[in-house]
Amino acid sequence: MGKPPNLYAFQSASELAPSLRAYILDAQNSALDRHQVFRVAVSGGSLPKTLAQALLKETNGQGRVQFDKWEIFYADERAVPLDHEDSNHRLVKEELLDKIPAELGTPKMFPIDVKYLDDIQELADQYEKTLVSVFAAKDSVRLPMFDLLLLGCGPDGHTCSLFPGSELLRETDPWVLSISDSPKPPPKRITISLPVATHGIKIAFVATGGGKKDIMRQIFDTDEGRQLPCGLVNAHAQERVSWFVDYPAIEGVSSPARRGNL
Ligand SMILES: O=C(O)[C@H](O)[C@@H](O)[C@H](O)[C@H](O)COP(=O)(O)O
Repeated sequence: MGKPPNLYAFQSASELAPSLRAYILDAQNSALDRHQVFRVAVSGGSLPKTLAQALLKETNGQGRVQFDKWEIFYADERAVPLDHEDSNHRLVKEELLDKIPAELGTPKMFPIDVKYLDDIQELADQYEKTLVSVFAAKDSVRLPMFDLLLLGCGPDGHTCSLFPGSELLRETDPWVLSISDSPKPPPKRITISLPVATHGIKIAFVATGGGKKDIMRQIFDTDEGRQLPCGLVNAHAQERVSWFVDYPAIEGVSSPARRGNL
């Protein structure tokens, strides 16, 4: 048995940001040592804003965010145009990309190909092809290995667009899945599969606010919660997972959390 996921708790989202930054820089620097590129998958929700707080501030001697070496993929995306209000790409662009100072460089972005918006399975297949083109052929690597996945946790325990009880959670072959009846709107989405989500070198969840306290307690303290999508990521990836949370989100969680610094 491996070690359990890391749980780092902070007074507030803004106090969490410097530690999230240190964690991301560490992941970036080891990825650059390994293969001169930093491959990251991100979700939507409140995460892009928190990332901006963590990454766009002064460096404080913690090292430089080398955005020109970043390749950013979407852990999940909604089947809408890239400038649509529901688009995760739009959110990441507005909250983070558009605010990156020129001297930090520009990440290479991998948005969905909107040519295929009318055919959700094709949209997923095409995104998988994008991953294949970056991570090598599917028959040579079993799964794409992101250097870092940055994920959110929904109030129902969903992550990416993998929802509780969904049959997609059992899919082991496709890297990217389509969903046309998401319980949370919009209904049509694509998402990386659970095996891809848990194969990352590092996986971070960011969950803040009192609205998360019930689901956090379930995920960390109950057997049912461990079967929820976020709980399954914890179970499969163990110590490769780190949770960055604020105190309101873990009120009532009995699993030990490290308060403050990494
Ligand atoms: O498409 C989605 O449903 C979101 O991208 C989702 O995966 C998000 O990450 C969580 O719902 C957490 O959202 P918050 O961070 O806003 O609570």
